[in-house]
Amino acid sequence: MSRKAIYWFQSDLRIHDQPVLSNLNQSFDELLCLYIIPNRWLNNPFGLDFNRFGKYRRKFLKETLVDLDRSLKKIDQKLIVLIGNPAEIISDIFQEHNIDKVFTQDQFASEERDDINYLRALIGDENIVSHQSMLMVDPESLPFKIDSLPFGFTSFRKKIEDKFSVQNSYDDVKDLPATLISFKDVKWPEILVLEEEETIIPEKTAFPFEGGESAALNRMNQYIWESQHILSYKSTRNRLVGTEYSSKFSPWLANGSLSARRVYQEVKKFEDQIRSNISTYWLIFELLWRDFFHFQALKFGAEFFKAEGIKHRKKDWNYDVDLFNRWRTGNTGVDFIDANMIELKETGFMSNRGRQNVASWLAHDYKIDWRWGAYWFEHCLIDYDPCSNYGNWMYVSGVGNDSVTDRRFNPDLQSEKYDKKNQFIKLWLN
Ligand SMILES: Cc1cc2nc3c(=O)[nH]c(=O)nc-3n(C[C@H](O)[C@H](O)[C@H](O)COP(=O)(O)OP(=O)(O)OC[C@H]3O[C@@H](n4cnc5c(N)ncnc54)[C@H](O)[C@@H]3O)c2cc1C
Repeated sequence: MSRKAIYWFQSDLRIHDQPVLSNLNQSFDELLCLYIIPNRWLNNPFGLDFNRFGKYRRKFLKETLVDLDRSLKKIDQKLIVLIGNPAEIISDIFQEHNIDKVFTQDQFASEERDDINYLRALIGDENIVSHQSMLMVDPESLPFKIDSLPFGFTSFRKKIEDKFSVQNSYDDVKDLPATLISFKDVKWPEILVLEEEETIIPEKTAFPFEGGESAALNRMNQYIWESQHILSYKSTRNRLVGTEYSSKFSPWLANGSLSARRVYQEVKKFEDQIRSNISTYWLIFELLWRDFFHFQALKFGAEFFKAEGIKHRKKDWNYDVDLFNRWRTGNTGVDFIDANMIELKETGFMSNRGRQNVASWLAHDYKIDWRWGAYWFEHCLIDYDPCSNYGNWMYVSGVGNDSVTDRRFNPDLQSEKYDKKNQFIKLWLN
């Protein structure tokens, strides 16, 4: 009898560094490569007038899926994209097509973990196998259990820095089992059909982002090997204008078209072959922040998304929609905040310096529930990732991992320091 499997792609939209996918050929005859857009992305949890899946995210995801499908076709497979409740869709296919096993990626945020747990309940724990391919450092390799994860980043880093090892990243998948015949002609969901005006991004964007593994690997190659801008990363990373002030890896890391382990491996190779300095170290340091927020999300589950945050700190949040809309449309009257918010609205990206400032403004000056801001970011950001987004928002808003109680950024001082000649403000406010 033919052995059948489903590979459920989540935030691993690539064919490099796919340890499980690479080996399916040995045990299965037929395979369904599946990606499901969760229908909750179209919901509106706070009753505001936008959903969780804005146009830039849709554009970037579509480009990513097209690129993945192209790569799969080269090895006689294809990507099926559906929309709905992931666990229910997979369970229906599982029953109807007598599937033997479902493979997928481990998740760290509570909603995504709930999807996997629900699927386990529907089809049986023994029929689903998940693996870690999202982070640089495996949670199992930490020198402590997730329950004992240090609360602050510095103590986390000090505990692991000299001890962690990173698994070698796998080469591209070479062979896969044949496509499940009955899925050959399934159309992709309407939500991925974009209107022309939805796809226009101004030339002044911080980076001409294009979704997909091919563009991701090109950018990594260019930033590390060709331009070697990685060598000045630490001194440029707080800037606001241009393609090279930071790596711009985040959108690809967020949907997994770039593997964090591959970035680590590439930086180490560069350090061995060319040079190692504080900047090459600092890029890995930032990837540790990314892992840190994922581990925190795993530890705290749904608390990560509550107003009191993981600090369990009750604050008297404001829910003034007009004030919130001023912030979100770039109409606060504070140039540095508005320029950043307009950049986000028009491109789906914002620098880290900008994000810290606008988050601080919403939470500390307008005193609006930080989750509204995180939710607007979720709608807009092409690098949206639940753990990094909600984790950073909590941090800035005084309900997360920051040891300082309320760290307010002064936008005037910040713009004097990071935008001395008003280059950034002029770029986005003119
Ligand atoms: C309020 C707020 C919300 C954010 N939301 C997101 C989000 O949804 N998705 C996201 O990927 N990042 C988020 N960040 C973190 C950070 O702003 C972006 O990762 C970074 O700006 C992306 O640009 P880059 O790839 O050029 O970063 P670089 O400076 O080149 O850093 C390299 C990589 O390290 C990781 N990284 C860097 N800083 C952080 C950080 N503070 N937290 C977690 N990872 C980090 C990212 O994967 C990034 O691609 C947020 C930060 C703030 C303050």
